[in-house]
Amino acid sequence: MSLLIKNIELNGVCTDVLIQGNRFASIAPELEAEGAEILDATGMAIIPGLVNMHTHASMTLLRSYADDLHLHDWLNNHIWPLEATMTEEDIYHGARLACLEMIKSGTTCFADMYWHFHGVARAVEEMGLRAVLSSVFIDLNDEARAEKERKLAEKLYEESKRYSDRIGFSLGPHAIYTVSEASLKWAKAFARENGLLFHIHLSETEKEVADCLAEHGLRPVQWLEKNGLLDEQTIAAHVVHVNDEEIEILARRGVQVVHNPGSNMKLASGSFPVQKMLQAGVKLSLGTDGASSNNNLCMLEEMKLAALQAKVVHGDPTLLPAKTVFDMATGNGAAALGLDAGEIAEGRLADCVMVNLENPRLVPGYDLISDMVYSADSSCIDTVICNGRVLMRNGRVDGEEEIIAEARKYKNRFQ
Ligand SMILES: CSC[C@H]1O[C@@H](n2cnc3c(O)ncnc32)[C@H](O)[C@@H]1O
Ligand SMILES: [Zn+2]
Repeated sequence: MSLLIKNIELNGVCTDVLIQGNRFASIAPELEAEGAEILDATGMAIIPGLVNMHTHASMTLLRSYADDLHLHDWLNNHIWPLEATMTEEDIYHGARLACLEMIKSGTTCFADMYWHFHGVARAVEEMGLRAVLSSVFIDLNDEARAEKERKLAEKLYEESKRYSDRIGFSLGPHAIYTVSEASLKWAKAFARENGLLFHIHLSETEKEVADCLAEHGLRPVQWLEKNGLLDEQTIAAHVVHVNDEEIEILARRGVQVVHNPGSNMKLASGSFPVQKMLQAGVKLSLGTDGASSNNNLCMLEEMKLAALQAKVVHGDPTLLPAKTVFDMATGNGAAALGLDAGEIAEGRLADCVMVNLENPRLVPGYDLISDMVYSADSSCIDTVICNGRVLMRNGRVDGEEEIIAEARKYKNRFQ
């Protein structure tokens, strides 16, 4: 199956792009390909699909359900009691809505952490996105629960192999304050044995740091380092409260740090030390977190938030320029997930977005990357392709009304 995209702007030059199977086969002007489906892209530009490196997709069902709260109050008194009532079917409907929202805003791949793995996996499979999905691990220091969680993770890993290769599996120990030391070590060992990522919330609040210091005499990053839990296969979300020594550890260990500016600001978790992280050479990508702490899954908005927050916090408009934040939202995310994607180049996986250059937000068009970071919104996204398959064309996704109607029913159920 071939797809020939005609007359598209790539890095400011008009070209054709041939996709064969799930990869970019050829990029050159005036290509021909017998039997290929032709997509006329006059007036459009092509960019890599955005990669949302930390989210909880099904939390779309909890959007605007419990707002303006501190993290621990929000989780303990509002979110967790409601999540405890959610079934796999609920999570499927929430994840479908999330996939729809992500496709419409130019995301082709995401790293997720949520309950009921199969509910999310089924939605991703149907919607055509690429994702690395974590099986959640929370034991609250209870050995019986830990044993159950270990068995579940092993089982889900085996079962995850039934899905297409667009869907990857990772370990998802929630955080150091919800998972015991023994379970964290078990999860990391299991991840290493099986070549899997280990995805955790880390140093999100001052309370997390203070509790860790009180319990272990070490800060969270130091404590994870001491326990051998940090490496290039570790995805650490938030990472707001870290000192210079911890930043050096994260860089040295090659940890994949995910910046979540929207959630960090909404929950007032704190300000991500982006300047120090960049200077130290920490691997940085970008994520929205769930739609209950953001409250959307738009990576275009997240790029802008990251750039603006860095500038205002450090009083320096040169910080986190558009190109750096765009790379965080594309190539860096793909690399963190070990994917041969994140760039429009021959041989790479065909995950891309076609942007409508006629949209007023992109005119006059001095610099497309700046426009994508500072000006674009979902209305600029015309076409989304993942793994060589068109998921959205002319701003429309097949079946979108039904997905929205199903998800809307939760307004009554969760009230
Ligand atoms: C166990 S699945 C993931 C778990 O994480 C919760 N969650 C969502 N956002 C955050 C956050 O910013 N910090 C910590 N935990 C968060 C979510 O509700 C799920 O229960
Ligand atoms: Zn999170």
